[in-house]
Amino acid sequence: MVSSYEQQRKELALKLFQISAFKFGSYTLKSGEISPVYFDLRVIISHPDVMENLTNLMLLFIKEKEIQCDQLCGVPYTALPLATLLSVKMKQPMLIRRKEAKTYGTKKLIEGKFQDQETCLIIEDVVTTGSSIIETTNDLRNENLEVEDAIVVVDREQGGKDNLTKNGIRMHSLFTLPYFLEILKDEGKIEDDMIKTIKDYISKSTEKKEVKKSATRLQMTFSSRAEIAKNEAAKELFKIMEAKKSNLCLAADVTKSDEILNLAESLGPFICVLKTHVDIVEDFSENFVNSLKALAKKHNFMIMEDRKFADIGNTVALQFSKGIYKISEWCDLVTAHSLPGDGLLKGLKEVIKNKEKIGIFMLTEMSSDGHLMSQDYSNKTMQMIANYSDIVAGIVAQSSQFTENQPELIQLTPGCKLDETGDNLGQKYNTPEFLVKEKGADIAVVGRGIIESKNPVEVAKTYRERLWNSYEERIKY
Ligand SMILES: O=c1ccn([C@@H]2O[C@H](COP(=O)(O)O)[C@@H](O)[C@H]2O)c(=O)[nH]1
Repeated sequence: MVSSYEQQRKELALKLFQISAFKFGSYTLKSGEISPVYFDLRVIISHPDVMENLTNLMLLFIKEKEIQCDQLCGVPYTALPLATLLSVKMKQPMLIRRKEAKTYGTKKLIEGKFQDQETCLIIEDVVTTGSSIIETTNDLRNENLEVEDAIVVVDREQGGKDNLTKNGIRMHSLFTLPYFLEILKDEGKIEDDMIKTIKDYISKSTEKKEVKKSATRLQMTFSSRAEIAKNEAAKELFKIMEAKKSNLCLAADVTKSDEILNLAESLGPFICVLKTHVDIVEDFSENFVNSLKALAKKHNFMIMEDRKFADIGNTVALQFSKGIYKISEWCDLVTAHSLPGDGLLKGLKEVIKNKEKIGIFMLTEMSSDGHLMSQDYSNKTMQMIANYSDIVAGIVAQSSQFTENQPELIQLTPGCKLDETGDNLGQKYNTPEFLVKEKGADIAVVGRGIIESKNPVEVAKTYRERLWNSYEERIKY
């Protein structure tokens, strides 16, 4: 079986070369990089014999590696016919991922019948960085499908496998670029000079990717971070962000409960978190929190109470669960200072242990001018958090340094405005692009920039778009 597989693989490699599925010369890739080798597997649809041989080889491979799945999904477009043939031969259903959601009818991104937690095997033609597989995986995972394996026809061996591993996907390849070079060399179909040019090119581009590897959190997708989040509320928040394509938190700093509810109703579709300061609400009532919870459910956002607890453990436990506000009964997320020491976290944990999902955001730095949170204070806050990873969802910070190697934590960054002016009470603002790309914000908090604008809905849409685009640019490698 192994020798038949090897023989078929070699014959197919030569056939792919013969039909110009890969060529040598000078080509500009999707990333803008100039490459001496170019793969164009789209040509296979004109060669049914190659399609059949390729599918058979994939089948042998799947059997050999004992890869199990409930569904198949080809990355659009070249891998679609391969996934279709495999689906027929394996008698296994397949899914199709649309590149854009439909704007009418069901607005679905994934076509086909499936159930929660079913496993989906991804099929792709060529992998360079793995970004197309990651995009497809994100959309599948957003639909509660499990993605663990991807089979690709060609791995160019330029970092794609590592990127996929970081995103929890095992990549298996039928061919690699070095394999093609070897076979063509044996058959005398490629010059030594060309082999050297290609090898030099691969090692240079791999070196570049090694340098970029350091800032892991900033390059990871929210859905891959959902997989590794240790706090349940953080896990859910990452999923909401990815599903709604929003990393905008609205600071609903208004003093009447109706005003907050109106903001929640009109801006709810565009935000991932609505942040309250419940002690500024003049007409607080149980009805108000029930209505707010209902709107959070309707529009799929989380409620954060920006309480900034800062007292001994016993007191914060009481402040969190008792009094008029009974915060722990309605918030999903809450903020706290580390100033009093970890007794505060123990106190909050006592309350949280009886709840379903609550995440704490610890303040490491503030956005206001002249705050006293020194580098040492912030570092010690991070050390404190390390022992409470089950209840801490993230940090409130102004720089990416603290969570660079902790992608399971969410960085929430206040001080965001379309123009960069401050207020006259010490608040400092940055643009959405600067906050996400330079300061490492996962979520940006916007208050007055939206609620004091003439058209809060349109302005919120602008913030959401600019923040999300910045995140998408940030994760590109
Ligand atoms: O460092 C911090 C921590 C929290 N905040 C809160 O964010 C909003 C910002 O409102 P804007 O109107 O956008 O200035 C507000 O609720 C603060 O309490 C912060 O600004 N800085």
